[in-house]
Amino acid sequence: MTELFEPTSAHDPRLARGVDGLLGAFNAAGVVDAADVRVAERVAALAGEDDDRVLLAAALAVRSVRAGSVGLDLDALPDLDGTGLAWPAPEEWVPAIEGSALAAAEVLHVEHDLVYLDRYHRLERQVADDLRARLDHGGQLGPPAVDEDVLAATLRRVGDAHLSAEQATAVEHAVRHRTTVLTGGPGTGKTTTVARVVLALADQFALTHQRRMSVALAAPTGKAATRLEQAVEEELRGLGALGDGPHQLPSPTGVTLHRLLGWRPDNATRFRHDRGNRLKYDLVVVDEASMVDLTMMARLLEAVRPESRLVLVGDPRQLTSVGAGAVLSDLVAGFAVHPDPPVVALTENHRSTEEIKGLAAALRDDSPALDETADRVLEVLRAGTGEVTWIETDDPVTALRAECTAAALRVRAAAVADGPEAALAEIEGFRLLCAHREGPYGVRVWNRYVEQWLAAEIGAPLGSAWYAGRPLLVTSNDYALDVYNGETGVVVTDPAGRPRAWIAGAGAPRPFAPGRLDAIETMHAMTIHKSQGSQATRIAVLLPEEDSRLLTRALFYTAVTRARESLLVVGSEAAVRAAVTTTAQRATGLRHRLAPPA
Ligand SMILES: Nc1ncnc2c1ncn2[C@@H]1O[C@H](COP(=O)(O)OP(=O)(O)OP(=O)(O)O)[C@@H](O)[C@H]1O
Repeated sequence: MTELFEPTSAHDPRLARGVDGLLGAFNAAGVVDAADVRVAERVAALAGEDDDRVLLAAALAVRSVRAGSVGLDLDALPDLDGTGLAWPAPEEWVPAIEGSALAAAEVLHVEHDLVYLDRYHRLERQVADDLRARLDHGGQLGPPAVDEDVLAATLRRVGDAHLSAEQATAVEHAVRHRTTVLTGGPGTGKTTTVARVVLALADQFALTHQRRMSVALAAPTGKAATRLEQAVEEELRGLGALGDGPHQLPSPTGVTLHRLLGWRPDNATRFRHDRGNRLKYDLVVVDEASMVDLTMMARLLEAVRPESRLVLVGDPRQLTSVGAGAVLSDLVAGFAVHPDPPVVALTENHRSTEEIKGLAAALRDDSPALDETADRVLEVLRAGTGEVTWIETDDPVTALRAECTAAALRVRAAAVADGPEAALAEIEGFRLLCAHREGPYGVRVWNRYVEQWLAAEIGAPLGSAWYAGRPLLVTSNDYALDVYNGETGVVVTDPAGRPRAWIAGAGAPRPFAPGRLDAIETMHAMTIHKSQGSQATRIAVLLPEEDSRLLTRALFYTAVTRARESLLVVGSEAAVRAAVTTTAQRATGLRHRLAPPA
């Protein structure tokens, strides 16, 4: 649950008018807001429910979903100190919900100590059932046939110095199983391994089929899909595996999950491909799986044919999906004691520098002694010799002005003198990450600051919103323009003096007239949420105040691991401590559903 809100006045839109009883009291205290109350009232009216305590549970379940949980965790209710209210006693509340008209009408379900709305209960059960069915090899299907000689030959072919033992184990797992969950932090070689999995499976496939194996490379965002496509293509080319030959593959194509499943203009949560119209691919790879929410995972699992291979790839320690659920970390936790778990973990970082690896490792510590972990993280931050720097301050403007201005000037100079490719390369050199969108530590304010500093440095106003060197971030998919959420760009003025937005997607960057792009933002600063799946040579992380509700370990870890070569952390010790010691878990039941009964 998120914290309580404080109504600003009697007209605060979060207050529901004309509601009394428990719901009215909990609304007035800022525990549930007007939207939660209205949904609860509506479903209660339909089911003939009149128990106030059950209505409260329904409103809280709606609220929980909005905060990313799949249901209401009755063991983690918000503190009511100072509100004059008390929670209903659990020994009466739970039976009241279980025996309610809303439960009889299957609007609410109580399971695994969670109160679910029906939709999320169904989705979670479906994901667990589909995954278990896949692990059982679909019952009658049996495990996939493996030609050991061919597997050994493939492993020899791809097993050069560029394939570590743990990566080879992952390749072998993917050949022997229909479902593989490949986890690992940044730089652990997930993409490197995926390319070899594709090759190893294609070699097996060629033995029994007259056609080539069909492969879908997918990701939640367009940017991540493009990156996966490019990285796998590069690896396959390096292995001599692209082409028309008998042991070769066509160039893979990366697609968003929405596009893979067949996006429908009439329905945001249903797709063309489902249980009745399965995907035709023999292998489906999904990268950045930590960003996949419960709804999307349910749609994916129902659309993949039971006999097809599925490889989910991601880092379970990164931020969870925007939508409800924590599917990837639930898979890791739920299958931890499975006799033949689908999860294969890569642990060795082959990319980052030692200090960044050290900081990421400190943040990965699962010890329950949170304060000790915070001490260690602070120690690593303080010991930094340049790859990792910490400016301990509550005056971030002074700390960041020079560096942000220099970075913006470099992009501007490249845009003016050298053209889009050079300017885009500069954008990859430095990125300022903020936790928030709004407020003094938010992206909006910091974008404005950098623009002011840039103008001061140039000695002239930037003029148009489409000034040369303005870094851009695409914020939603535009299938018609072939421009995708998460892609970056830059404004460059063409020889006729017109501004053009150059967007870096798959292939070479492409120019667009600004008016054609509607979902676009300035990217001198970027939210940590949006930075998932991307990296920059140097990252500056601006930590918010320690009481920020966004400040969690996953957020800090995600920010830190975006850095390829060097990292600057700006914030107070209290903020670092708050981040490390806040390991907020979303309330989900999937991990319990996947774990075998004790
Ligand atoms: N076994 C290996 N030995 C040496 N270098 C490796 C090995 N595996 C991967 N690398 C290199 O490490 C870097 C990171 O690999 P890769 O991109 O596959 O990791 P990743 O886990 O997909 O990273 P991210 O998710 O952060 O993009 C690449 O430059 C890759 O060539």
